[in-house]
Amino acid sequence: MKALTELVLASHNAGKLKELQAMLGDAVRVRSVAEFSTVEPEETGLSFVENAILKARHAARISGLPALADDSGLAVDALGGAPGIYSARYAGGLGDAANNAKLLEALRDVPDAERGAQFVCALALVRHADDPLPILCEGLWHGRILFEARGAGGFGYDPLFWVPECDCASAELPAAEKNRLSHRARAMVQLKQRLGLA
Ligand SMILES: O=c1nc[nH]c2c1ncn2[C@H]1C[C@H](O)[C@@H](COP(=O)(O)OP(=O)(O)OP(=O)(O)O)O1
Ligand SMILES: [Mg+2]
Repeated sequence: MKALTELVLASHNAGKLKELQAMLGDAVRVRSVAEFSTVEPEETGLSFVENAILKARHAARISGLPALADDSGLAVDALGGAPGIYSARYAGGLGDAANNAKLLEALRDVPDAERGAQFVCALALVRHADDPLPILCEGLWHGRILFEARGAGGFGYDPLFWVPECDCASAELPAAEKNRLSHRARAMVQLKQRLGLA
């Protein structure tokens, strides 16, 4: 594929945008989808990959540029993989604090050994809105759900996600450390390889 010099990041999540930008470095010029529209596409897919493709196509369509989207979420073992693709909407679209409170309540009686979970990230890059061959990369990050929030970094479910390899919550990690270990980091390593940016 033609060398990529500029792309639109198809996300309205400030935390995610910051991480994706840091991981991409200055190899490509990054534009925000908010420059073109504040209307978010409905995430109607049944998988992370489908939603990532849908968001990337939407951004490519309104910007006329190649677009990279991230669809991600938290899959909790004791909840059969919920909230999964519905992570952002888990508490009815009321935001991170409400989502975290609902998750703690759902797991109130679940013992530590059964609180396994994974963050999932699907990245989709389309060269144009109707690209028949999107570049797709996925990453997982295994951890556990804490009994109470810890740390002030990151975003979303980070204060509830225990990272065994660091012995701390994801929200307690320095940004650079999270960006080295996370589901998003793992997907991004693959994407950069595919794009010849690594
Ligand atoms: O590293 C993470 N640390 C903590 N929480 C995270 C992470 N990665 C995803 N998450 C959570 C946040 C949100 O509840 C859902 C993503 O939902 P997702 O639809 O992909 O993103 P979003 O609606 O916030 O922004 P957008 O769709 O515009 O990219 O998973
Ligand atoms: Mg979303």
